[in-house]
Amino acid sequence: MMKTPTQPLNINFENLSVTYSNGKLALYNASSSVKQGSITALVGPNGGGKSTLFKAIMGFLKPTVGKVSIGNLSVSEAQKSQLMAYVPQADEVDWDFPVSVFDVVMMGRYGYMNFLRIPSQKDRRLVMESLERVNLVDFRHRQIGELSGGQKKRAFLARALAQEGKVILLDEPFTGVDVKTEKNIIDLLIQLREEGHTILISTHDLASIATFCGHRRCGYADRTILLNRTILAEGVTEETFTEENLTMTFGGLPMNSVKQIFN
Ligand SMILES: Nc1ncnc2c1ncn2[C@@H]1O[C@H](COP(=O)(O)OP(=O)(O)OP(=O)(O)O)[C@@H](O)[C@H]1O
Repeated sequence: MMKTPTQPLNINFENLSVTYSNGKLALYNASSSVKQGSITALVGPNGGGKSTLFKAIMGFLKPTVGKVSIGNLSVSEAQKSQLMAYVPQADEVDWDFPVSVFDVVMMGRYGYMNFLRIPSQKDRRLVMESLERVNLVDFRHRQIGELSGGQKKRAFLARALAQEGKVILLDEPFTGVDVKTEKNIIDLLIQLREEGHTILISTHDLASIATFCGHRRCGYADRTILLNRTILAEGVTEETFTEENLTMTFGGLPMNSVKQIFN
């Protein structure tokens, strides 16, 4: 039987460690809670373990140590109830695959269909509404590879909306996206927060961090988690997003790029 959520859909993870089969320790002893109705930024350098943490949260990989829950549900229970949606990084997708934008968004409905996968009226309606929300209705017949970087992100965001997932993880949604699209995505995320979703966004790009959360205008990310193999700092964005914390997280990179954010 499907277990129903009786607690807020917070993403809780405790003492998570992930060692890959080649012996690489990608994530060490990470614990946190991402609250329902908030936007949390997961910020750290390339290779810092953001995607690994996402995959552990989504249940795509089993942590070596530690556990994840979504409110009172296990990850697999939350997955079965279609509560979890994932917007992947561009390089995780086969863009040559012969599917249209409409088809990709319809995949968000597969979990609700039987094995014949015949879409109902409701499935079609939700797909069209999701395409409208990301402004891609006119592109719905395009092959997915024939979209710009920003349009591709929006297509996968529409898939997440069509799925009606309450917990949404976005892996690097601003990479390769122009400023206008970035703003559109942010506006949509703010609406989703108001609708009570749990939103976790990863980014490694200091320039994009500066636009979405410069020192003096911590825009929309309520909370920030700084990750470099382990959680180095976390909390309310204004307090966490300090020069000292960023230098610690991005240590090894030219610190000019960190300094620029604060000037
Ligand atoms: N399947 C794998 N097998 C072995 N090592 C891996 C695997 N996937 C990732 N790694 C390694 O684990 C570390 C963390 O990688 P991960 O992809 O989680 O980082 P990230 O913060 O998401 O980086 P990016 O911003 O580049 O996406 C890296 O050193 C990476 O090379």
